[in-house]
Amino acid sequence: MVKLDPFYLIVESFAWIERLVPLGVKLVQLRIKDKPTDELRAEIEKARDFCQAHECQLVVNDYWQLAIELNCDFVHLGQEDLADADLTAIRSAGLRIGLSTHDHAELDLALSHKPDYVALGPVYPTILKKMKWAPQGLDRLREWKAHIGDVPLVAIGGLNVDRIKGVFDHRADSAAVVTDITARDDPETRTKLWLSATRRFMS
Ligand SMILES: Cc1ncc(COP(=O)(O)OP(=O)(O)O)c(N)n1
Ligand SMILES: Cc1nc(C(=O)O)sc1CCOP(=O)(O)O
Ligand SMILES: [Mg+2]
Repeated sequence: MVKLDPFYLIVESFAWIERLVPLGVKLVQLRIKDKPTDELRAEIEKARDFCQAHECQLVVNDYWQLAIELNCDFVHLGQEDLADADLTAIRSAGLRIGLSTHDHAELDLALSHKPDYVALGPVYPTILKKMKWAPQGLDRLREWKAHIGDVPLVAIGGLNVDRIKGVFDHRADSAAVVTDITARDDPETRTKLWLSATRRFMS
């Protein structure tokens, strides 16, 4: 079973990776929306090389064909992405797969694909994107973990430094974050705070 770093940073460009990964980030997702394929390819390629040089695990969101083409080793897919994704091709290329879940039906479907991690969200309200699910609350994390056993559990949605302890106390293995870092005036200082606040939850 894959071991996930407790701090899971999610960013929308290579520029963010170049800026924050050298601070000590060991798990980062490149989540780019609405860019032409050649730009996506260039961003993923730069992220792959930079993360490799910094011993940081890169997860490519959505673009599984590009992740295969560019020899990346981890993709994240949502339930809508799953409908179009060729999981056999992804696995045959040696990539690991993280899957989103928001309710029991999605969890059952996700587990049927034997994911390398399961994400549950939104744990708290998020301002990043419009979601059709109400915030799940912390107890849901415990419930998910009891169901998924050894599969690592990622908590996502509305997390901030003050909420870190709660998600790990409720059995998350990793805490994913976007705006508590990228929307701050000083993302570097916030990243360092996240790094120090999550270290003690490293398993
Ligand atoms: C770690 C993690 N969890 C959930 C998501 C959301 O994925 P998805 O539902 O496919 O939505 P988009 O991020 O693609 O808008 C994620 N990206 N990462
Ligand atoms: C991209 C995403 N997926 C979610 C899910 O629940 O599947 S919540 C979310 C947004 C996470 O951003 P922030 O840390 O700014 O709330
Ligand atoms: Mg997606």
